[in-house]
Parts: sequence; structure tokens; C-alpha cells
Amino acid sequence: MPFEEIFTELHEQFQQERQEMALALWKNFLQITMKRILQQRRLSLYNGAHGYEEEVIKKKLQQFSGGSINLSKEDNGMAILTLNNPKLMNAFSGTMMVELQERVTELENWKDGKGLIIHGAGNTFCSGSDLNVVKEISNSQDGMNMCMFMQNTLTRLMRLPLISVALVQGKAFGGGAELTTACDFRLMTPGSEIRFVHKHMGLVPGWGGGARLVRIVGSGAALQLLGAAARVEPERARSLGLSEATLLSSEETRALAEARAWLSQYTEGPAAVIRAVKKVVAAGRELPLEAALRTEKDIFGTVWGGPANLQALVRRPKHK
Ligand SMILES: CCCC(=O)SCCNC(=O)CCNC(=O)[C@H](O)C(C)(C)COP(=O)(O)OP(=O)(O)OC[C@H]1O[C@@H](n2cnc3c(N)ncnc32)[C@H](O)[C@@H]1OP(=O)(O)O
Repeated sequence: MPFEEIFTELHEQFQQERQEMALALWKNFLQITMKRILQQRRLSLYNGAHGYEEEVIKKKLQQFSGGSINLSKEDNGMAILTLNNPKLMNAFSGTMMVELQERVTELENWKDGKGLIIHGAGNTFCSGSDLNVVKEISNSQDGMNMCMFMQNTLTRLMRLPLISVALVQGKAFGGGAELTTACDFRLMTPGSEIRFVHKHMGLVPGWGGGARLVRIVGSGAALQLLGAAARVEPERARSLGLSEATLLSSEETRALAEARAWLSQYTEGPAAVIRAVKKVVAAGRELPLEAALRTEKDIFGTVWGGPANLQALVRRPKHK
């Protein structure tokens, strides 16, 4: 066969293989993207069927900039999420609400994660939504969309397969108090306070904090805290079961170190097992019993005969 023909044949073959490879990559990309979108939809509460217009509210929120939400993921499987708008006591600007959603997506896709600490910059937690933004979106349509946007994000945060802690230094007010309830645990520093100030703003919680608070402290205590917009200091929070522990230090760096040490007692061990623990508890917390039992069975199937299980069977530890 003449050289030119061989060359043409090889060239065509190469082109075809390249096209096939590109198609396979594209298909793979589409599959992964679809899977992520479906996962986000499954974990979210609201979609178009509820009159929720995500793109509309995101565009609106993007108009109100300021501050940031920073995420640092560590090799030990612990992540630190920082609410960073200290000039306004870490109040949520519009762009911070959108960034929180992005960071939650990042955490959903972090397969090695085990624990999460949420804290505020400048030694205070968060004073809720930025009142300048609240004023600008005080009409009903924007308010409902913002409410559904934040409920979707905080519900996804609550359902992350990570054991989460809100480290409350300084003040957690309004939406900031609501955010703490989307975490599995709250730790408070001396002198800090959680306060659902909504009543004084002519509001009720809208980021899901009311419903979650009832589940954490019971309906009577929740009614007292919301009805009086009561200051909840570390001691009262402990006795209500709203806080797990009062840390020794109120100094920013030391408090974060204490929170890490506290959380590490639950995140020690293989990621697959820790994540399974959180998933079992999340199912038990949210689902009716039969559905929770079936979910537990499915999660059990992911660890049974898995590497950590097989290694433990070889070691046969005594649980003294
Ligand atoms: C569904 C969500 C509902 C909501 O979250 S509504 C918002 C609820 N939050 C609030 O109403 C908090 C209002 N702020 C306060 O009560 C006090 O600022 C707070 C947090 C006790 C702190 O008091 P101080 O330590 O004395 O500090 P300060 O008042 O001088 O504040 C420093 C600067 O931060 C500002 N700031 C605090 N919280 C804010 C907010 N949420 N939105 C907008 N700006 C806010 C405050 O205006 C002040 O700014 P500037 O120095 O006067 O320019």
C-alpha cells in the first residue's frame, strides 16, 4: 500500500478514535453534572413547583455585595467555614448567601470530609441578614424567594455527611442564630449569646431556624426563646440542650483550637464510617421510623465487610 494511503487511513482512524474519546468524555461529564443536579434537588426543599425562582433570587442577591464565606478543607477531614464580614458583625450580604450555597455544594462533593466547624471572623458569630439587604428586598416575592433559597442551603448543610459544629463566639443573632441550628452541635465561648431577635424586627425565623429549634429544645422552650426574643447565654443554652459545652477561652484562636479538639473526638477514624454514622443519625432525625430503618439498612450495607470492618475483625479489639 502506498505511503499516502496508509497515512490517510491512520489519520482517519486517529480522528475517529479522538471523536469517540471526546464523546465518551462529554457523556461522562453530562452524567456527573446530572447526578450532582439531581443530588442537590433531592437534598433541597423547594423547586419551581413551589413557585421558587432560584435564578431570579440569585441574580438579585448578587447585587448586594460585601464580605465572603471562606472554606478551608484540611487533610484530617475537618473543614473550617468562616463567615467573614466583620465590619457588620458578619451579617449576611446577598453575595454571602450565594457563596454559602457554593461552599455547601463544595462540601457535598468532598468525599474525604468528616467534620465541619462554622465560625465568624473577628471573634463574633453572625448578626443575621444584612439589614441593608433586608430593606432592599422587603417585597413579598423577593422575601419568599430569599427564604426558600436560605432554607434550601441550610437544609443541605444540615444533611451533609459531616459532623458539624457552630462555634458561637460573641453574638449569634437573627439569621445567625438560625444558622447555628443547622449544625449538629453548638459550642459557646464565655460571654457569647444566641438570640432569636426576629420578634423585635417584626419577623419570625425564615431560614428554617424555628422548625429546627423546636426539635432541639422542644416546643415550650422554643416558644419562650422566640416569644421573648430572649438572650441565651452559655449556661442557659447548656441547660436547654441548645449548646453542648462552654469552652474555656473566648479568645478567637484558642476557642477554635478547643472546638477542633472537641470535634475530633467524633471524627477520629475512617471517613467512610464517620460519614455513615452521620447519615444514620440524619435519617433517624428526619424520616418516619420505617423509612429511617430502611435507610439505616442501606447505609449499613456500605460499611459491612468494608475495609474498616475487615481490619477490626482481624484486630478483634476489646472494648474496655
Ligand atoms: C430571616 C433572617 C432575619 C434576620 O436575620 S434580621 C437581622 C437581625 N439582626 C439584627 O437585627 C442585628 C442588629 N444589630 C445589632 O443588634 C447590633 O449591631 C449587635 C449585633 C448587637 C452588635 O452590637 P455592637 O457590638 O454594639 O456593634 P454595632 O451595633 O456598633 O455594630 C457594628 C456595625 O455593624 C452593623 N451591623 C450589625 N449587625 C448588622 C446587620 N444585621 N445588618 C447590617 N449592619 C449590621 C452596625 O450597624 C454597625 O455599623 P456602623 O458602625 O454603625 O456602620
